[in-house]
Amino acid sequence: MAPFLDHVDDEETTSNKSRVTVIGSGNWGSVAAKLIASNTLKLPSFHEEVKMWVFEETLPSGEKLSAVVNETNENVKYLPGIKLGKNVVADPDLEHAVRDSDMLVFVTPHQFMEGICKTIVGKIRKDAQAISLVKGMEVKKDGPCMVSAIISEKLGINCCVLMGANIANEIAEEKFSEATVGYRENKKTAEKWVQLFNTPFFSVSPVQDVEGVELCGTLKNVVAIAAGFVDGLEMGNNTKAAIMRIGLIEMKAFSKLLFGSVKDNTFFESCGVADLITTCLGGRNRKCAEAFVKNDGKKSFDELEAEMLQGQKLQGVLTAKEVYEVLSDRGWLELFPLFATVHEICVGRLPPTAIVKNIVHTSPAPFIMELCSTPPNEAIM
Ligand SMILES: NC(=O)C1=CN([C@@H]2O[C@H](COP(=O)(O)OP(=O)(O)OC[C@H]3O[C@@H](n4cnc5c(N)ncnc54)[C@H](O)[C@@H]3O)[C@@H](O)[C@H]2O)C=CC1
Ligand SMILES: O=C(CO)COP(=O)(O)O
Repeated sequence: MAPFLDHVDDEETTSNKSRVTVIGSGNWGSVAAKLIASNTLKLPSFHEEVKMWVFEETLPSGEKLSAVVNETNENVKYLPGIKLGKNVVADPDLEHAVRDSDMLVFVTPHQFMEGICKTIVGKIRKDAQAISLVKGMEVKKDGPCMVSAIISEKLGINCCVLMGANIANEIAEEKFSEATVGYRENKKTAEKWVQLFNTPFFSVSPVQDVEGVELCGTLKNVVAIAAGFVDGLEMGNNTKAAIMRIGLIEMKAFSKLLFGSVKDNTFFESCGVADLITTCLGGRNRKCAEAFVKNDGKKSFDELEAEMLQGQKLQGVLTAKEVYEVLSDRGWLELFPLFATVHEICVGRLPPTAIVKNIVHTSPAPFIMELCSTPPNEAIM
């Protein structure tokens, strides 16, 4: 059992300190807990213990994952070989894990976020603040809804976002990377999140653009699938660079069409071009898309995910479907050939070679190029 489970707080010394719960314990969730736990030990404004909600599962040994995390201080399934810090306490009970915390860090695959929010409605502190590290969105009847908006609307709390060029395993090994915190109005809250995450090897900057930061993190996963197709077709680096360039243009245009407030500079932050590059080079979406092509489409993405990722989840295939729904609903399919083609290939309606035929030989539409250089607030159609 983790020593912190037995720890009894001295009310006088801890009552004003912020308590943090990490909601999620996958690959990035575990690394996020590790980063945060290294800081709460040093920063007097935070309670040392960091709770981490674990979606409970039984390991092949018959043991429960949360118990093993607490015994070994390691997430043996999603982040093997890395100690999380003794002040990380795994908790399989979601309501219990969030009950006392005023800083909630959401980091699960996006498809589970609605259910998680439903479970904790009315069960969290009224003064809680949230941050979402989740890369993805939902498409509802009245249009797309970012994960930060789901959190804010369902739970009635403010929600910042943290996105960036953050392959989790590299950060776990303390290799340098940057990240971007997107905030809405309250810079002080953003600075508190920056303080909680920032380390000498994890450099975090705040940007007043929640939607821009979140859409960068979400949409780059679709471009990463396209990059993986190019790798599977063995087209080389120049073709992949072309895909990344066109992908970035579509990311920016789509973001600006959805939210007129999105800022151009956000695409030059870690959450923008840097995350696009790292994911297209070394991410799970790229890897599975390459395998999809190498298997001649005979294995579905679900099969490849299960075989290659051992419980970790892809976000790009589902996001491509969600983006496609928005494009077809709004009559924008022809404006975004890369996004549309990725989905068509994923569902088997087009062959992987379409990524080159349909995209690389077709420059982005003049309207899209123009939109990319339109100042914020003038971009809504
Ligand atoms: N892994 C990475 O390098 C990075 C991931 N992200 C983003 O972070 C988010 C979380 O990803 P990871 O931590 O990597 O997770 P993961 O993909 O490594 O693991 C999947 C997680 O989902 C949980 N899960 C499975 N079924 C569930 C259910 N029904 N309800 C709730 N949880 C369930 C599993 O227990 C596990 O914790 C994603 O949006 C991802 O795009 C962002 C930056 C880097
Ligand atoms: O978001 C990521 C890096 O910033 C990780 O991307 P993948 O999910 O493709 O591994």
